[in-house]
Amino acid sequence: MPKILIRGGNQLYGTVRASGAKNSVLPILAASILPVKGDSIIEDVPQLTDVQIITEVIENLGVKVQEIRPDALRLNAENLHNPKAPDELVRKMRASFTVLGPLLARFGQARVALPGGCAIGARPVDQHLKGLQALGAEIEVGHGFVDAKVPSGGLRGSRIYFDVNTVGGTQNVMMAAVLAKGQTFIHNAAREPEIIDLANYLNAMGAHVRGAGTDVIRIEGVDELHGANHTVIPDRIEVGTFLLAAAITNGDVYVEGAISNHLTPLLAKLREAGVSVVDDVKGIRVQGIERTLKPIDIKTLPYPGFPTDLQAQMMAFLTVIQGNSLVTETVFENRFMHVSELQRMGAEIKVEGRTAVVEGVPKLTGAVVTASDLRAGGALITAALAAQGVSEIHGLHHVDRGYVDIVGKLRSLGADIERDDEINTNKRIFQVV
Ligand SMILES: CC(=O)N[C@H]1[C@@H](OP(=O)(O)OP(=O)(O)OC[C@H]2O[C@@H](n3ccc(=O)[nH]c3=O)[C@H](O)[C@@H]2O)O[C@H](CO)[C@@H](O)[C@@H]1O
Ligand SMILES: C=C(OP(=O)(O)O)C(=O)O
Repeated sequence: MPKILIRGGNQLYGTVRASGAKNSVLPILAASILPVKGDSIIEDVPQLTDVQIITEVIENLGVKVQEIRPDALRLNAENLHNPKAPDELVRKMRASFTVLGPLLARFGQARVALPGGCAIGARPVDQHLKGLQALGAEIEVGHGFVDAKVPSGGLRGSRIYFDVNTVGGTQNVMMAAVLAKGQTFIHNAAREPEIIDLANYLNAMGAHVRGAGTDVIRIEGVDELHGANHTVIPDRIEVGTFLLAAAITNGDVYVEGAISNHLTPLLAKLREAGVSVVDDVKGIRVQGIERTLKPIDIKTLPYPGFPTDLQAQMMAFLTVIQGNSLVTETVFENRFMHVSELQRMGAEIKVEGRTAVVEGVPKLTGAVVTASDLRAGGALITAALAAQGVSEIHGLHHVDRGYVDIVGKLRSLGADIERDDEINTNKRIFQVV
């Protein structure tokens, strides 16, 4: 089995560039189904297995995808022909469920497999379906599939109130509402930067989406969309992982391209712990200093709260700060799978319900550990960079979903890290046409 080997203890130094955001590019590639004419060019596409999967999904539906550079794709949906998303691919990756909204808008019908849960929680899609039904879609759920169709007359703008703050649900409804007749108001909408990025791409294609980034999104439907050029925002979770890796090794790392406004809660919490963080218009720097760090409490929340996708990596950092820190997870019901692996490395953590009590230890020790999900992988790598001795990290298929060449990037910062499989992490995942 492939694994990453890390000999901990090196302080990280230097500059690393942020990749495009996984959680932005996935819905953006789903949205590329929408335009009836013209090419879209999407820049800063991260080379990730999740991106490969969504690319295969949209190609299967009839979108023509060409790689024009390793991180840029040209997309054309003029010959879209298939309203049924391939279920083996949808099952592989939850985010492919966001093709449901655009497929409905473009075809008037869609069949998409239910994405199911994953290691971090049950992750239902009831709010996605409620939102699409409010726009007039008739939806049947059965045998593991969602079958949806639009009655004659098409989708109609509506007022939608989400009972749960949902990123994917907000995206699915936005992508359907842009082609609905009349106005749609999405109340209690998700406010993540990735929602704004999607709105910007939709608007560049001719849509009228206003209020993205606030909790009420207003959409005026248009008759059709055209292709457009768009550059994906930097990945705030990758950035956060590098900042935490710098902090845990007491290193000095500048993450180029990082947008500090997207990471306000992380930067505030790092500063509260005593870490020196400097941000400017081009990036964010964590600067190692001789200072005893303080324990802190964090609670995950929808944006602009502390991101659940950085909870595990933050916990790894807290394991070596003397005193007790509390980590409360409120977004997903089962996102503490990394705890037992961090314990293997010598961390002292007790889980009580949705809160983990982390009692800092002077040193972690290298161990053989397995990532149960993507950010658990980020946490184990973060911990291993500071641990005494060698750690062996398994479960790399999770890591490859969301971190572009993490081994190469950390090595460039001075980490003693290698990957022992045949995979060339820089390999091109798209066909050059
Ligand atoms: C590809 C992508 O962008 N993934 C992100 C997205 O996932 P995703 O869009 O799946 O997450 P949601 O925001 O929808 O989920 C938030 C919470 O709402 C619940 N829920 C969601 C939808 C629904 O119909 N019913 C319901 O109860 C979920 O189970 C979860 O407890 O946002 C999460 C929360 O920031 C992040 O961790 C993921 O990295
Ligand atoms: C949970 C995550 O992603 P997904 O929603 O794609 O599973 C993540 O990026 O941490």
